Amino acid sequence: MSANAAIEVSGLSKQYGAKTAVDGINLTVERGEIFALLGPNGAGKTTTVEILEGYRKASSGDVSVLGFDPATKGNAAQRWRNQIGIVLQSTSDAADLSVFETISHYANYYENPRNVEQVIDEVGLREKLNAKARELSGGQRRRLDVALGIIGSPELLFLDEPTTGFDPEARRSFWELIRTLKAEGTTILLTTHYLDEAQALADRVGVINNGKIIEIATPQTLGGRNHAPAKVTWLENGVTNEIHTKDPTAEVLKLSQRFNGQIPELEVLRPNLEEIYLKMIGELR
Ligand SMILES: Nc1ncnc2c1ncn2[C@@H]1O[C@H](COP(=O)(O)OP(=O)(O)OP(=O)(O)O)[C@@H](O)[C@H]1O
Repeated sequence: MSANAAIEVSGLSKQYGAKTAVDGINLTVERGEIFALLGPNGAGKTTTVEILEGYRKASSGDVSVLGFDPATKGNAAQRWRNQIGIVLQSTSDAADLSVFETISHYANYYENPRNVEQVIDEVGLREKLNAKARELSGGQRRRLDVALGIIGSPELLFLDEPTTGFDPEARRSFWELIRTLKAEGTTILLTTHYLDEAQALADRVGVINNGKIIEIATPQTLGGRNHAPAKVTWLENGVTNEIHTKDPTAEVLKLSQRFNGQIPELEVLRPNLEEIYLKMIGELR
């Protein structure tokens, strides 16, 4: 085990009857890293994450989370649980408590909780402080889930599709919160279907399909993205021209000479993470 790893997984598999949901995964998440697990519906993300959280039992393989086997029970497991924060994919049943009461109640479970008032501001629930949890909208409920995930000052935070149901503004402020947590040294394992979210937050992404890891890379280099041809477009004689080139700088220089300066409506585009990801997944089907 690497001294700096927060999560180490080797040969992890999970069978549900005849169905192999996770098929021999190897994965290391370094301390302080934000790692995003991407993959289509049913790829095995939640199963993997819930094994790491200790909620499901692996069929085979070795798993170490903060130096601990999540399948272990007893007092040691309780201490370990104090060091991790979890935002599950499905929200738990909303109680009759207010937002403030719910977060305060959870804060009591931890040795070193974050400041309740600060967390309420960080997740943007100040206006709903006294609202009952069951009266919140879907997106507000999700924010409360995030608040409960971070209230214990976790060393390691699991976020399973955390921003589903968030409006664009709430998503941006959530990203800011995640960056703050990272700056404080929190390790984060995130699953998301939003490729822009992975691009904005993740140090590395892992693509999983049919229970297998296809590639682990930075968002900038996944699927050879950094070497993919760029698309150069410009307007000429009322028509939009388009070329694909590995050397857009040379093309732009040539065009600039031809136009003697300004190139009308020039755009240079490289494939974004979503395009690369969809291509990877598409080629596998
Ligand atoms: N408790 C279960 N019993 C039987 N099969 C299951 C169970 N949980 C998951 N599966 C199956 O295992 C596979 C992986 O499911 P999992 O929930 O891990 O996928 P996922 O990548 O998280 O998908 P999504 O993006 O839809 O959340 C799927 O084919 C699913 O139907």
